[in-house]
Amino acid sequence: MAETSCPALQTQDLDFSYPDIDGRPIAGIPPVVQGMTVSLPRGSRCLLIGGNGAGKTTMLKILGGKHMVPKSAVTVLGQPPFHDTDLTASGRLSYLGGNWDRDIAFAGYSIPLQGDMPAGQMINSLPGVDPARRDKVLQVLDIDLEWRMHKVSDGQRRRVQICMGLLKPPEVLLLDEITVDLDVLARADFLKFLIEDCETRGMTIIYATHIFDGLEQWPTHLMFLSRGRLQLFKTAEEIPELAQDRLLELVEGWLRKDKELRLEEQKVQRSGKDAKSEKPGMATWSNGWTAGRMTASMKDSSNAVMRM
Ligand SMILES: Nc1ncnc2c1ncn2[C@@H]1O[C@H](COP(=O)(O)OP(=O)(O)OP(=O)(O)O)[C@@H](O)[C@H]1O
Repeated sequence: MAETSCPALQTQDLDFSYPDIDGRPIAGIPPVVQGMTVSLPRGSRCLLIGGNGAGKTTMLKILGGKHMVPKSAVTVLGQPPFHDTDLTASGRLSYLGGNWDRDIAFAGYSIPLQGDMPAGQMINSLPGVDPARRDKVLQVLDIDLEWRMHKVSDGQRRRVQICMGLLKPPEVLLLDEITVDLDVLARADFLKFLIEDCETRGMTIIYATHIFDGLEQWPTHLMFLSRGRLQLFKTAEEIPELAQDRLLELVEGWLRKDKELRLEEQKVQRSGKDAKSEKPGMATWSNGWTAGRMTASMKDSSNAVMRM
C-alpha cells in the first residue's frame, strides 16, 4: 500500500531512450529524457511546457506507466507506475492523451470505423463509478449520452475521452494536449472543474499544452523541458509573469532562447569544436542553462518584453 505522505510524483536521475528494432537504445542519439530529477507534491497543478519534440509526451507516458524504466527512477503515489499495474487499473493514475481516431489506418488506406456505439453505452459500461461523480463530469463536459461515437465531431469525441478518464476520480491525472479540440467554454469549464477536484480531493495534475490563453491563474507549478532536460521547475509564486498575465510572452521568450541555443550548438558541432565532448552537443547546452534552475542568460530572456 502506498504511503500518503509521499509526493504525488517523483523521478530520480531518469534517463529514457526509445529502443531501436533490436530493443536496444539507438546508438549515437542522446536519451529523449535525460537526468530528470523532480518531485511534485500532492494537490499540485503543474503546467508542462516545451517546444515540439522537447519530450513532454515521452515524460507523461513514463509517468503514466506506459514505458518501462527502472523501478527506482520513477514513483507515482509511492509506486513504480510501469510495474504496479494496479495504479492505472484502479483509475488512481490516469493518462489522457493521443487521439481517439474514427478511422483505422490499414495498408495505406483509412477505413471508417463501422461500430455504432452511443456515448452513454461507453460511459455506463465502466464498473464501480459513483453516479454523483458521473453526473458531475457529464454536466461539466456537456455530453449528450445519445451521441453516436462514429458520427461525433473531434471536440465531442474528445469530451467523451476526457469523461472516461475522469469517471473514477484519479489521484494523479496526466493531460497531454487534451484540450486542443475543446471550444472555449468547454475548456474553461473543464479547467475550472480540475481546480475544484485538486482542491477538494488533493488530486495532482501535470498538463502539457501549447495553448496558454487564460492559464495564468491555473497552475501551482511550472515545468519547462528542452530536449528531454528539465530546464526549470518552479512554483507559481516564483514566476511574477503569472500575476502579470504574461504567460504566453514568458513561454515565447523561453522557446526563442531554446532555439537560439540549439542553433548555436549545431554551429559548434558542425565546426567540430566540441569533438572532444563525450556527449556530443551537451557542452554548449549545459553552459547556457542549468537543469532545474535558470542561469542569468535565461532569466534575462524570460523577463524581456517581446518585441514582434
Ligand atoms: N516512438 C518513438 N520512437 C523513437 N523516437 C521517438 C518516439 N516518439 C517520440 N520520439 C522522439 O522523442 C523526442 C520527444 O518526443 P515527444 O513526443 O516526447 O515530444 P513532445 O514534447 O511531446 O512534442 P510535441 O509538442 O510535438 O508533441 C522527439 O525527438 C521524437 O522524435
